[in-house]
Amino acid sequence: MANAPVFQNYINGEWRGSSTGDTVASVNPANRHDIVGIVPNSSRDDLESAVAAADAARTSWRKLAGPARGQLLYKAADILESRIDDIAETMTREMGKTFGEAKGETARGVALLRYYAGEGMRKVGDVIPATDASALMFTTRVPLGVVGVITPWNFPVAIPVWKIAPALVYGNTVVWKPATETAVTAAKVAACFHDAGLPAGVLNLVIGSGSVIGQGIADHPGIHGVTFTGSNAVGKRIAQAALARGAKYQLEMGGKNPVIVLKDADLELAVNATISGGLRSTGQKCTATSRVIVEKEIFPAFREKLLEKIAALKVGDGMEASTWLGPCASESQMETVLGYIRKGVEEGAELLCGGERLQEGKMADGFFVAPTVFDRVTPEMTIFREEIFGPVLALVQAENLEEALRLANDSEYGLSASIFTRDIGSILTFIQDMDAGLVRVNEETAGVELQAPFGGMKNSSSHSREQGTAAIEFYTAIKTVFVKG
Ligand SMILES: NC(=O)C1=CN([C@@H]2O[C@H](COP(=O)(O)OP(=O)(O)OC[C@H]3O[C@@H](n4cnc5c(N)ncnc54)[C@H](OP(=O)(O)O)[C@@H]3O)[C@@H](O)[C@H]2O)C=CC1
Ligand SMILES: O=C(O)CCC(=O)C(=O)O
Repeated sequence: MANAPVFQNYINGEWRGSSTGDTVASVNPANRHDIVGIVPNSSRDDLESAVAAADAARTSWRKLAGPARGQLLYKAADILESRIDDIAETMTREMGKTFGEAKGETARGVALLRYYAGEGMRKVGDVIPATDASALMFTTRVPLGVVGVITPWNFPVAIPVWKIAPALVYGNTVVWKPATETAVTAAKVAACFHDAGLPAGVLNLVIGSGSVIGQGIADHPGIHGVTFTGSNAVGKRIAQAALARGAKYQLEMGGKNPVIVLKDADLELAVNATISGGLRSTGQKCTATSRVIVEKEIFPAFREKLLEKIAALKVGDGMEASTWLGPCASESQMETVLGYIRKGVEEGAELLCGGERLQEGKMADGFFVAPTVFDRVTPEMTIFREEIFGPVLALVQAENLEEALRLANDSEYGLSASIFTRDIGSILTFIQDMDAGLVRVNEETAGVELQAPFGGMKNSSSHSREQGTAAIEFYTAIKTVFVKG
């Protein structure tokens, strides 16, 4: 602890500790003795300073031309790219995903910054014919003002960047509260913006607990829009707080994503995609495959291949090149996952593999759970219904496509879903009848393209979309202009 590096909040263009001096340690989930950094446990006073700085900066930032704001994002992208190894390593040490995945995610952050930098030069309105022939009517867009960004630990670079970059390029200033779990990664991302020359106050980072800083953002009258990714329980509280004071909000929350495998599927492809979609990042993606619904004729062969391939996966520290599956992001996340596994057994599902904490050798100091597969899962079971956010797959047999779709749609969530089949009729039925914001054919459920809208149906989101051309809808308001000469 004594030698651990110290990271600070970034407020009004300066690095500052919490006003109370309070700190917490960010711990490596692959080795609890490895302290990645000491970060502030900020107070409401720190949040007040950040909101005041964002408010003071917002007029001059809004008045800067879009292309000039874009140029600063291009610079931040170049800096992030030049630090990719350090930031990816920090991410792996803070939340456990493998170094390869962390590097891929950081590269996605670079691409996101460049995409939104380009937005600074794109059109923001339309000319609409007025009933008065001598008048000019058009729409333009204005920023919301100060945007509060509350982000989770599972994508500590990509999710913050896909919120912060559009917020900034469309002229908002930002107060960002990252997950405490990945606060060191967040500080390193904020440093890229600072070093790019972003004016003071335009981006502010406040590290602290969800109940103090997160809730403080949701409640703050000086914050005009709140964007959040995380659990449903917290998302709902944020929505209620924002609605109560008339602020705009956007929520991206859980998933219970199904993959449907039909009898004519390419078995190898379907099994590989189920493993990749369900177990990469240790199952800690809102788009992770969680329910595996397989047509009965192909079920035994699918299950055998799945188990054979899962048995070969190497679990370990994400910094080791041979590791395929890292630890859960924290001890509490591991306990949650183990709790769901116990529930699965108690409620009568058949445990085919995994199901336990791994503690051999160096793994004893980390939060590792063996990749787990349950068979004979039924829709009443908790593991069929609730988001687990861990390396757990629930297998269900279906008579045919109709039953598979009924099972797949039997969920409060509707984020992503896939089907594996070669039959065009089945593909079209799936596209039409699957209630999910992201439907994929012969591809895993996870994997979001930054240039396309992303979001869920039902309880998976606030019915809004992020990324691609959808981002402008949240981060701006339309102003209709009527000019009579
Ligand atoms: N959709 C997704 O991508 C994600 C889904 N989840 C789901 O949520 C479960 C729990 O994970 P957890 O990390 O606790 O998720 P949370 O929803 O608690 O955390 C997400 C973010 O919200 C903050 N937060 C926590 N409480 C509040 C609050 N009252 N007001 C405002 N912000 C708050 C957190 O801060 P702090 O870091 O201080 O806790 C973090 O920055 C997971 O098992 C998974 O099912 C989790 C992460 C991402
Ligand atoms: O699948 C992805 O690439 C993104 C998933 C995501 O947004 C999340 O897990 O929160």
